Amino acid sequence: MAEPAFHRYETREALAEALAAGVAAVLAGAIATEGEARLAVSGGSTPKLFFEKLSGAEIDWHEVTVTLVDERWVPEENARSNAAMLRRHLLTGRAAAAHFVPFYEPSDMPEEVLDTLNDRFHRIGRNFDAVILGMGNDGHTASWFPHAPGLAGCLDPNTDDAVAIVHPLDQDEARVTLTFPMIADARFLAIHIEGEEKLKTLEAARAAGAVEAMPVRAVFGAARPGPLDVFWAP
Ligand SMILES: O=C(O)[C@H](O)[C@@H](O)[C@H](O)[C@H](O)COP(=O)(O)O
Repeated sequence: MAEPAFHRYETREALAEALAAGVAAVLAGAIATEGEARLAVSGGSTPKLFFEKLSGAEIDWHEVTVTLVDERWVPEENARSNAAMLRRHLLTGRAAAAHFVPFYEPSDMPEEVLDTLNDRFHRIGRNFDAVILGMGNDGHTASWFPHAPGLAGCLDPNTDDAVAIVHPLDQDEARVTLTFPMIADARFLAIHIEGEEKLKTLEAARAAGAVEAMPVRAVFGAARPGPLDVFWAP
C-alpha cells in the first residue's frame, strides 16, 4: 500500500488555492494532449471554497466534462442536492462553460434508472483526469458508507458498472455513486479533508482494518499508476 503524498496547508484558503491550481493544470494538460478533460468531484461542504477558486481557472472549460463522484437521490430543488451545490459554487463564471453530467433522474427509486445511469457514465469515456474525494468522519468516501447495503457493489475492483446504488444505514435518501474502478483509475486522485477530527479519522483509516468498516481504505489500497494525494488544512 503506497504512502499517500500528504500536502498540509496553514489555512483552508491556501489549500483551496493550491488544489484549484493543481486541478486546473491537470485539466489544461489533458485538453492540450487529448483535446478534452474529465473531472469528478465530491459534494458535501468541504469543497466549496476549492470550487470557487477552480471556477475562475483560465482553461478551455468548454472542453471539460464535470461530474460528481456521488449524489443524494434528490432533485436539484432539494437543499441536499450535490448537483445544485456544484452549480452554485463551481459551474459559474468561466467554468459555467463546462459540460456537466448529473446523476439524478425523476424517479422515486434509483434502481429504476440504474441502466440509464450506467450508460450515461460509461459514455463519459476513458478514466478521469482528476477525481477529488472528500471523507466523512466515519471513514466513508463518495457514497461508500460503512457496512451499507450496496457497498460491496461499489468496491468490486472487477465490476464493469460505472455506477452503484447505496442505502446508507443512517440516512433517509438513497445514494448513487461512482464505483471503485471509476475512481481508482483517475490520473490525479486526491482526498480533500479539513479539520483535526478528519485528520484523526484519516490516521485510523490508514491503520489496518476492514475496508467495509472504513471504505476510504479501498482508495489507500488501490494499485495506481501514481500516488494518492491528501490535501489537509486545520
Ligand atoms: O455527497 C457527499 O456528502 C459527498 O460526496 C461525501 O462523500 C462527502 O465528501 C463527505 O461526506 C464529506 O462531506 P463534508 O465535506 O460535508 O464533511
